[in-house]
Amino acid sequence: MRAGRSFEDRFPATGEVTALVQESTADDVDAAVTAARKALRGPWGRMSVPERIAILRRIVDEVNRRFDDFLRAEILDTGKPVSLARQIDIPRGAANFAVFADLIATMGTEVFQTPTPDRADALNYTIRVPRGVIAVICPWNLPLLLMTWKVAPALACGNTVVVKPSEETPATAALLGEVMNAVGVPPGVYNVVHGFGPGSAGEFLTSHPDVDGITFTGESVTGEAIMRAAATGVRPVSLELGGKNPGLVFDDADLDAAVEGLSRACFSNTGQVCLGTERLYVQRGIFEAFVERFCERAKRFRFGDPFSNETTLGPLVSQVHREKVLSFYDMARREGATVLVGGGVPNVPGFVSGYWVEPTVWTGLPQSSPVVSDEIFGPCTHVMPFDDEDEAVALANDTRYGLATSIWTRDVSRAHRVASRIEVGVAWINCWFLRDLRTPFGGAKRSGVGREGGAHSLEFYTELRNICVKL
Ligand SMILES: NC(=O)c1ccc[n+]([C@@H]2O[C@H](COP(=O)([O-])OP(=O)(O)OC[C@H]3O[C@@H](n4cnc5c(N)ncnc54)[C@H](O)[C@@H]3O)[C@@H](O)[C@H]2O)c1
Ligand SMILES: N/C(=C\C=C\C=O)C(=O)O
Repeated sequence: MRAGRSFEDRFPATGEVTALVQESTADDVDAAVTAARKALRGPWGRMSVPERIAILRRIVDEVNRRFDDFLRAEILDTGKPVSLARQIDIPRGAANFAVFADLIATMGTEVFQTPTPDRADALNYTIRVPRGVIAVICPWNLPLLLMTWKVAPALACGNTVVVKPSEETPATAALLGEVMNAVGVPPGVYNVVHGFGPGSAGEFLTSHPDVDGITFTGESVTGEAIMRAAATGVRPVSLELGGKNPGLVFDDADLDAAVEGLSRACFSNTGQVCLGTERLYVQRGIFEAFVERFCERAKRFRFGDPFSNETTLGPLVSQVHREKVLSFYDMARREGATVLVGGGVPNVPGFVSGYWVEPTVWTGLPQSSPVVSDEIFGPCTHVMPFDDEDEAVALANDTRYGLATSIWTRDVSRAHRVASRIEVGVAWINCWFLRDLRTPFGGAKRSGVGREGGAHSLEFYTELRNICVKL
């Protein structure tokens, strides 16, 4: 077992070290879980729903009051453009708490009137109780958004949490701790440990016997490891995992909308979005027209200082991830792909040490290529023609993943028909990443276990208890 040591946090646009982070030891993780357990038995566990709602709303206000602090922290950790973090990441850090405060304010349960042999009848009613101490393990692509997507419902339902942010992006989880203290969340309710996965804080947390449930967002292979750890002690898991999401463009689509929407789906956050599109299927009649316009749009992204409003594409999160993405760029070339756009490394004056790659579009590879079947998690996509609806559906479903899709067509019947046939958790029609936080969010197949969002989150963050009373 490693004694606690520090690790470097780097700014992906320059590679500069921005912080040294203390790696949590097994003892640190044990102390966090113990504090979380103790808090359940303290004021937090005795708090009424209205009191919890009031605290959640104070968290919303404090995150918004410290908006610029979260903005700076998130950009230094991820390198994402300020325009993106300001529009998506930080607002969702507050919105996630607001939506679950609203939810628990109105949630009800069920009751049954049960006839009895002596005709005295009985009532069967259900109550929801907190699951207990929840381990929250998060990825590096949308650090605040994805961490609060789990912490908000967990706290709303009366649980306590131990959060392990990604080693790449520790800052906003720590900053949220300052918010919790400022708004009066009792000690031990929100705990943060830092470190890596195997042999570090991640593994210490998922294997800790006093953790009652594990909610995880990350790669599918990591999800398998966490499921194995959760099996000891029979702990439930909620898993939001990887994807290789298809986009389908039919020949009657609004081309402007499809090009703009899919350029976001393929390149936003430098392709580091689980819901992003890495496989494009375009009906043959418009294939050339779409590809020409889509590639022109891909060339218009501007690299640069992530803190500049002019920048529309940032670096990848780390040198290691950049090497992974570039290995797929090399593989595509070796396998004979036609590189329609990009395929290399841009020169970014003033930021030459950043983890940059070009937005890239390929065609000409078979479905069986790892470039078309494996998740790359970069600003790249492979485009392929199809002839008819059945072929499009078959191509889209030819994957072991099942997270998201977007379908572009003006034919309403076809849109709904195709959406119901794609084996995913989330299907968008003529849009992408349009989120209603009350809807079920999650993946099918290797893309996840369970759904979170709105009332669906209650299934993981509470236990149901049925009480029968004879009248
Ligand atoms: N489905 C979704 O909603 C969603 C959202 C965002 C990202 N993702 C996925 O996340 C991946 C990118 O994020 P990443 O590289 O941080 O994923 P990752 O699986 O490498 O790491 C995620 C987190 O798990 C921790 N971890 C790693 N191994 C562990 C282990 N054995 N035990 C406990 N913890 C462990 C890491 O330290 C990190 O905090 C992509 O596959 C992407 O598709 C999915
Ligand atoms: N879970 C969510 C987004 C996931 C993005 C993946 O990178 C969300 O919008 O709630």
